[in-house]
Amino acid sequence: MHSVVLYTVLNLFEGICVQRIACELKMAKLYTFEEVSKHRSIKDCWLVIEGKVYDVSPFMDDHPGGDEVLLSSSGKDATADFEDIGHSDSAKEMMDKYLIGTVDMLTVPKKRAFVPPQEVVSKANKGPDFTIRILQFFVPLLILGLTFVVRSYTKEK
Ligand code: HEM
Repeated sequence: MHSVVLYTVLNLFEGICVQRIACELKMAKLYTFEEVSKHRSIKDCWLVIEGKVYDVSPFMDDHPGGDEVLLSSSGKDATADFEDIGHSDSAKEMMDKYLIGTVDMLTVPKKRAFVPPQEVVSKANKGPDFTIRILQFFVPLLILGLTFVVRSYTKEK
């Protein structure tokens, strides 16, 4: 019974607590997300992948995907970016070389679904529809006007 309770509690706090305990035992340095985000340049670039912090500064020039992708993955949780590429096992093994610690997951901003700015949405909806409506209204008027002008001109003659 006790072990079931202990197992449940451990599962509940898995990740955050295990990470904190490891850091308390000086097994890994614990960084806040704010600290990690200070390192966002070509010469000094840190990444957060699966709760771990990597200083990839020495790897910038040699990264097969280029330095710009690494830089654009800094300052956020880069786990999805890293996984979406489908990095090989040898790439994953290589990561240990750049591991400098873990990030306090409580300080990492939650992921938000992309919501396009309201302005863009309303512009997109208005764009072509609006122009077509204007044309539908004015073109018949224009034709009618032209007909009258031509008629009155030919009558006078
Ligand atoms: C410590 C972190 C990283 C390491 C050690 C690493 C390593 C590598 C390696 C060895 C490759 C060659 C292909 C392979 O073996 O899979 C590669 C390719 C690539 N990586 Fe990374 N990478 C890291 C992080 C990232 C991140 C965060 C991104 C962001 C999107 C990224 C994007 C790419 C891209 C676009 C390629 C080229 C894929 C291709 O052309 O097929 N990498 N990386």
